[in-house]
Amino acid sequence: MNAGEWAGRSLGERTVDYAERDAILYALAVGAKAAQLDLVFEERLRVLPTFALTLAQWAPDALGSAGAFDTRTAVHGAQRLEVLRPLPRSGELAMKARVRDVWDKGSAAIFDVEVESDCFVAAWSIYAPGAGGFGGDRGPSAPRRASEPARVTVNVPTGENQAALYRLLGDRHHMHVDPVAARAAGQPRPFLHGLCTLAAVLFPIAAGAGAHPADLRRLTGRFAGPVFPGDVVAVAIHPGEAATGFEASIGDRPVLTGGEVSFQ
Ligand SMILES: C/C=C/C(=O)SCCNC(=O)CCNC(=O)[C@H](O)C(C)(C)COP(=O)(O)OP(=O)(O)OC[C@H]1O[C@@H](n2cnc3c(N)ncnc32)[C@H](O)[C@@H]1OP(=O)(O)O
Repeated sequence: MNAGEWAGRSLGERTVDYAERDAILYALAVGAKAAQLDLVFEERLRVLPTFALTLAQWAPDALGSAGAFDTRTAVHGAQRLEVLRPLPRSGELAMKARVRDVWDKGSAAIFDVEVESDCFVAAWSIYAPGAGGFGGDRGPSAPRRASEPARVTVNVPTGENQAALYRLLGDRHHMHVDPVAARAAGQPRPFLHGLCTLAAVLFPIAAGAGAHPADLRRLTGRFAGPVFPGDVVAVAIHPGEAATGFEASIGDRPVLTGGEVSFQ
């Protein structure tokens, strides 16, 4: 079966439950501070909307397990999230997923996996080297560059243990913890989950927009290069009318491009 034949396939439905403790651990794993009581203290808890993406990780994982791509070398290429309503502090979340599109980049295929629930709609772009060349459409190219100039650049430090901690929330791909698996994916050492980096950079962006990070409404971004635990990520923020644009780099190496976020 070639990669293009996965387009349109259902990945089924799943109900995932979680406790307040999981939402708090998630907030800490992506960089919430102990002083942010409404993210880390059950008496005041607001759940970060990006936590939903860890609950929905089963969907791209199901596609990999079904044999659509080589899970040792495929990486998370890009992410979209639209928040429809706040996540409850704990409970169950029913989701359904499908392969929305498969793009043929020649040397790679990109699988767009869409997950829907009452609380959010999200899409993962999985970049799968070696799975292209099936004669399909090339699909979208590079993301739009921010139209407004960067007003501020903020450094976001990542922690040496951040990937080891974040993986416990749901994404257990070995490349984030095992040096042998990281090398098989083409990297010199374990690298951070793209969704962890994306959630971490939202804190200064929300602060700059005068918003609470739990008030996230829409988010999109492309993972342009690996982030290694301990790296300091420089986030360039471009405030705009309807949305805030952003990109991030480590030195002169881009790691997040085409970022766009809006809050309620
Ligand atoms: C299971 C894993 C979970 C994770 O969380 S992994 C951690 C997070 N992800 C990462 O760290 C990945 C970081 N990104 C990269 O290392 C690179 O970035 C890629 C390996 C994904 C791609 O790099 P290259 O092979 O050099 O791509 P190109 O030759 O510049 O572009 C080939 C075509 O692919 C499109 N493309 C490139 N990068 C991405 C991306 N990240 N997401 C979606 N599409 C991408 C381009 O536009 C272009 O296509 P067009 O020629 O038609 O324009």
